[in-house]
Amino acid sequence: MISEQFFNHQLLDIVFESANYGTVIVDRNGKIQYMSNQYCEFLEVNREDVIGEYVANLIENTRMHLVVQTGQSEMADLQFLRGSFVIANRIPIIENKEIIGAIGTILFRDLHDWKEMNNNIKELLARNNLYHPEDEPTSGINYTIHDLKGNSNAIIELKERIKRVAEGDISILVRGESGTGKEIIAQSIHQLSSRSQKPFVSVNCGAIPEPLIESELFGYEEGAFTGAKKGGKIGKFQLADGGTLFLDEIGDMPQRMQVKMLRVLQEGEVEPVGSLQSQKVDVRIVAATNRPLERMIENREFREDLFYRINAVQLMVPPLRDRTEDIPILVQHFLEKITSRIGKRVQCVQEDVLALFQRYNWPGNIRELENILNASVHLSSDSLIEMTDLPDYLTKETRGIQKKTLKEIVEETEKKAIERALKNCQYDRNKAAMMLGIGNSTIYEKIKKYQLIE
Ligand SMILES: Nc1ncnc2c1ncn2[C@@H]1O[C@H](COP(=O)(O)OP(=O)(O)OP(=O)(O)O)[C@@H](O)[C@H]1O
Repeated sequence: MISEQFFNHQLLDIVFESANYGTVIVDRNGKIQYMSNQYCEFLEVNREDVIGEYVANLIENTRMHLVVQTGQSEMADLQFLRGSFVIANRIPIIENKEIIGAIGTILFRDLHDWKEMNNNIKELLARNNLYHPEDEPTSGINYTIHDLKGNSNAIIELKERIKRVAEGDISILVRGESGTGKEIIAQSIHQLSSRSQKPFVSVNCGAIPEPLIESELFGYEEGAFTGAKKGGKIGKFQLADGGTLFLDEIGDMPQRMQVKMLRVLQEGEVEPVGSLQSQKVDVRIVAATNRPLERMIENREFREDLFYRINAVQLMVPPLRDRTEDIPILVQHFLEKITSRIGKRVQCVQEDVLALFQRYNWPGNIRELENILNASVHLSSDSLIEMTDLPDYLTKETRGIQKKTLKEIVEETEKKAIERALKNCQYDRNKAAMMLGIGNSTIYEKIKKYQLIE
């Protein structure tokens, strides 16, 4: 336990608020015990809310929870936080040879200085050929466990399980319907692991045409086949070396590739197409699927040996319809996200809308909820969302049985939002695009697709 004097926040405030630092102190379990006002302001969080919070839930790309385990100081580390770099120091607090916590500081002066410093750092790195914006942000991740919203028991337990299994190198299979947050979970696992400073590389196994999948995953040598790029191409496995490889839609991986994948996972070596030499790689695998892999094994569509290799730990993400108690929090979260993006003040949904949300089946899960709110915010003329702002299918469907596919539902919502925006902007396409927060070329494409203007 950290001794009493550490909890004298007043004293700590006097020391830390005069410096151009954000300061955070955690106990040996990585739970926040102190956070300076400046740090709270920077993160836009309430000071009272952060005490006791697991640090990795609150601060993107932090390593404080790891420092209390390793006992190793980390000085002048570049941390990607809130869209830019800060300089972070993390020092373990040791009492009687025991790690009892850690103190972390991030350096900034005011927002302007800090932005300037951040640009200088990026420039310096770029000059030394070390910084590639395309590899940003944060080694390929844009979500942390903090982004997984919900207060249902299912989500609280899931988050606890994620924290427990993230640290090791064990393979994890994330299962759940489409739109339930499997990608957020994969990124959270990476961010909480000791690989967090290394790349997170994502591959959608269902989206790559079969003939290309091998070269995408393992890379190829120059001249490996007609059309091969000069100098060859580095594969996703090599890109993820030291980090995490996220194999999304693993159930869609062609059978021929499943054999090769198993070999790579067993041997820790990949052979680029056209190369005779194999390369050692150290990657942690997180896979995701919404397909019934066990049934696919019975039907010989998925290899049993690969299943056991990727399935050391399984995380099940329940569909939204089974955790409707999460809906109010999710609604609030998305409303804040959407309104801060488009600058419109829509603060809540009417009670009957919330009741309808609780009854609905949510085939597209949280992605569908986000899409509906997005369209409704655009349509609403008030500071709250009413039944008339909702897509027609939703009000009809909650009375009957879900008949439309998710694609049809999303298209219907999108068409309605564009129609309304065009009308509000006297059919000025560019203005309507701006209002909807989409590019000009996108709106032209959509107008054509939905035949909205003669
Ligand atoms: N618990 C959650 N809290 C906040 N946002 C969420 C949550 N779950 C999902 N989302 C949001 O829903 C959308 C879909 O999430 P994500 O892509 O992770 O789902 P998925 O399960 O990987 O879907 P798919 O199987 O179709 O790839 C994203 O915009 C994500 O931010």
